[in-house]
Amino acid sequence: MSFVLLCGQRGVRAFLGARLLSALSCTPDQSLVSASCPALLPRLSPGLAIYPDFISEAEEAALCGELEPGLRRKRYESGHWDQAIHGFRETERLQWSPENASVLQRVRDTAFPPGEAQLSLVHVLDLQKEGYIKPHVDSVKFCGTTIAGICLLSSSIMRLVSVDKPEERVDLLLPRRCLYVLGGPVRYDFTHEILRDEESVFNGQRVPRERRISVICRNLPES
Ligand SMILES: O=C(O)CCC(=O)C(=O)O
Ligand SMILES: [Fe+2]
Ligand SMILES: [Mn+2]
Repeated sequence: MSFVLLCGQRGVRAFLGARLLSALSCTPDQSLVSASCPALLPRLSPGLAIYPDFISEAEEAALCGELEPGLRRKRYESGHWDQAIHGFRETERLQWSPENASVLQRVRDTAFPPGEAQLSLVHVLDLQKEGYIKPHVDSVKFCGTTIAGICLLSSSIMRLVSVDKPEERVDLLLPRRCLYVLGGPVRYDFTHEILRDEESVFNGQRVPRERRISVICRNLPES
């Protein structure tokens, strides 16, 4: 069962606000969300959003250009059996070129209300082609209500599964250069994962997974 992009949902409209809605390229046939049951979508839409083409090709290249030298010095970690992420290297970054800083400011302005306390360090996760992220809920100790990530170099599928009812499942198609925002019920009540290349199929359509870099902003936990 698939759905038109979340901009059809009133909750998301409220979340996005008028200015951001106009930035959304939503066309009726563009479907980025596929849910195991139709009733899930209205429940999840407050706080969940995908913005296709949030960054331009030039902005993607500039971000990769700034990140690549530091990443190249690290090795991909294959991961312990119990670790959430396989085939990855990661870093956190505070200082950015003015061009990249303005892209990150756009992410923050889009994902968080004005004045929200945010982690100043941006999390950068580089998944190799064979890499993937197993289901997990981000630690409530280190991350607040909202996770906002831009996706560089590859499209991918993010799967959300209800912690209490595993039959409740939503796949998000995250196109290369999109911004996704996980807030509201999906932040705490659903695990999120990034599927490996072999499993990367959305509504019957293969979505080849290449190397993927995500650049993630988070807000701070309360207190
Ligand atoms: O790569 C992503 O988009 C998500 C990463 C993630 O889930 C995490 O670092 O906790
Ligand atoms: Fe996560
Ligand atoms: Mn993490």
